[in-house]
Amino acid sequence: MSQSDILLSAKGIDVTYGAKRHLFGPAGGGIKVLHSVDIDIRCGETVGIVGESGSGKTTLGRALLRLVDISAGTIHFDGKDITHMPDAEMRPLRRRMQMIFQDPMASLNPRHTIRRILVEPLLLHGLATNRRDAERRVAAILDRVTLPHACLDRNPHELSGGQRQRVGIARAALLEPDFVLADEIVSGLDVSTQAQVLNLLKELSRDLGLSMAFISHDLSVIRAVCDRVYVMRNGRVVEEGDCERVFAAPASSYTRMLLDAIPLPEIDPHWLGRKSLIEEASDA
Ligand SMILES: Nc1ncnc2c1ncn2[C@@H]1O[C@H](COP(=O)(O)OP(=O)(O)OP(=O)(O)O)[C@@H](O)[C@H]1O
Repeated sequence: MSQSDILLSAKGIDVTYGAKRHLFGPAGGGIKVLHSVDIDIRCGETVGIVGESGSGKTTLGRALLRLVDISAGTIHFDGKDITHMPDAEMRPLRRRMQMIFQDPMASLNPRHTIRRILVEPLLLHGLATNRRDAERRVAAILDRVTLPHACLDRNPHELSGGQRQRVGIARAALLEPDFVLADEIVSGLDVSTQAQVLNLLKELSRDLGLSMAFISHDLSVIRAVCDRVYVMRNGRVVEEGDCERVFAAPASSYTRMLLDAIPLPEIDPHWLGRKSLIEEASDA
């Protein structure tokens, strides 16, 4: 893999929660939850991060976005060393690194309309020249994620779980990111809605040339969307490789155990069609 292909790269990442900061000398104590983790995400690829609960997937994702402190290692984004980059310098990069959350109810302000949730970030980041321009972009993305425009005047709790997740995707996509971290974004949805949301993400990442890290404990979800996969256990990467290879011939006994434990495929390929998305939009 050539260096120029890599958008986001972390080397030797350690994360320790609850370490006490000392005025002089290194921080001490706490619980180390990531142990020398290496991960590379190439331009335009979707990388899965899979592992059982507590294996460190979310912590790794948040470390990549510089949302948790790391105690060792380096992080590079688009060729820049962001490991210790000050907040002011990070700000313009933050727009380019978006996150979609497991529970959109927690990440979408319950008191704001969907219109406000989508329009404000565009104005804040200077991506729209004025409110009219912002509204035009929002209307276009709603069509893209097949959300009815009537949603604009509703609050998050007035939408279905799948619709809320599409608002989260629309909000991230509107900011024209290069990288999106999606953390367990379909685990609260029924299987057909899961497939619709995954399908949409696949299309968007292909059309926008996005790189994605897709965190899930569900191997069938990883297999449906990812090019490569990292398997984590107890804060370490135990296996990494192309999805097809890892699923067909896992090298690690732990991956084999995970594969044996989970019935595949959970997602009926029938649902990975466009028709049901459009039907749902016209029903709403
Ligand atoms: N803010 C925190 N403070 C202290 N410990 C934490 C914190 N967040 C996570 N941990 C611990 O770090 C370890 C890894 O957690 P993490 O959430 O990264 O795992 P995960 O693989 O994403 O789990 P899950 O699939 O259950 O979300 C766990 O032992 C967890 O209890």
